Amino acid sequence: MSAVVEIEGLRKTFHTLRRGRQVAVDGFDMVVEAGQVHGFLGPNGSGKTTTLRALLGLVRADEGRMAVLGERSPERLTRVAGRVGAIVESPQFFGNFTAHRTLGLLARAGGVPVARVDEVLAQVGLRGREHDRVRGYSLGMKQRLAVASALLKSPELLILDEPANGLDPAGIREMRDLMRSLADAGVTVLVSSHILAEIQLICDHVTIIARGRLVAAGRVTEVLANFDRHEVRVRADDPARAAELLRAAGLTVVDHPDHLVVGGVDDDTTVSRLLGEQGVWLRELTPLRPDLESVFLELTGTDSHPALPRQAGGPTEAMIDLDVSGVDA
Ligand SMILES: Nc1ncnc2c1ncn2[C@@H]1O[C@H](COP(=O)(O)OP(=O)(O)OP(=O)(O)O)[C@@H](O)[C@H]1O
Repeated sequence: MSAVVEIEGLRKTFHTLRRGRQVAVDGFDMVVEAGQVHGFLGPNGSGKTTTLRALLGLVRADEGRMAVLGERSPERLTRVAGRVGAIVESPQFFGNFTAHRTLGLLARAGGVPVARVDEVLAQVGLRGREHDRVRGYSLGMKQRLAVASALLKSPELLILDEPANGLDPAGIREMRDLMRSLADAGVTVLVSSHILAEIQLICDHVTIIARGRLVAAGRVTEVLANFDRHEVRVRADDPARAAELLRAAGLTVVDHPDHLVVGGVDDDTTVSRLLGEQGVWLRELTPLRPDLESVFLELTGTDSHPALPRQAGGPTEAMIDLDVSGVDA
């Protein structure tokens, strides 16, 4: 494995007339290895876009060391720019142009063989609609067109900022499948989001940022495992007696109106055996595993509750911005 993105001690402060000095990124570190589908997660305003913009040389960092595909950024970014596709600003397309024409123009401008247009249209699932005008496209189709434009140069690294933003569930599913198929084709994907349920489904690794700082990083399974309190939900025919027996056995028990949450359970059969031996019968025994969303809420301080499993709600997040315009200080 080799790192395709390295960020160390990144710091970026903005100065605005209205709000004065604003620390957007505060000594942040991140490493993305080749072949990963890496989720970059954080609440709104936590510094994700600023980090990605700094990485791509679109905003000047105050401090820190960054490298993309082994080349120092932003100083030597031009050496690897042809191997990186990025969508970090909302792409604007001419509504009167078709996707085919749009991509053809971009291919010619970028010195990419025009034959590549049909390939990327197929990759993002726009074949069959490529001769329709972009103005008639759904948001999801426009976002897939944005991804197609980023894929023209066959990048090794694809960076997508909030690619699911504004998409409906079907659009999110399409975007997820697209990212997966890109990863299967060997593209390293770095995708930022503040919606966790989807990221949990597509990313193998994750970096979590809150208030400009790194709060967790690693394999999704490892980050989740760190928050696993080995809890089970228990319903029994005699809840009071069950709670008493489980506490006496050294387990933690939290009473809820219609169930108990029992912590420190390394083996689920311990609970059924303990209760059964004393004539208390189980109605339910459900392992509670933290999901990424609950971990995220706990880590980023956007939830006062510890990381308990939650029912993943309908995905609401979405996709993409391309581009490389406007460097600000
Ligand atoms: N150009 C700018 N001028 C002033 N402040 C800025 C600028 N860009 C970002 N900020 C501030 O920096 C902080 C981090 O913003 P950033 O857009 O990086 O967060 P984010 O995690 O991408 O959020 P979101 O999910 O809402 O896009 C915010 O407080 C934001 O208001």
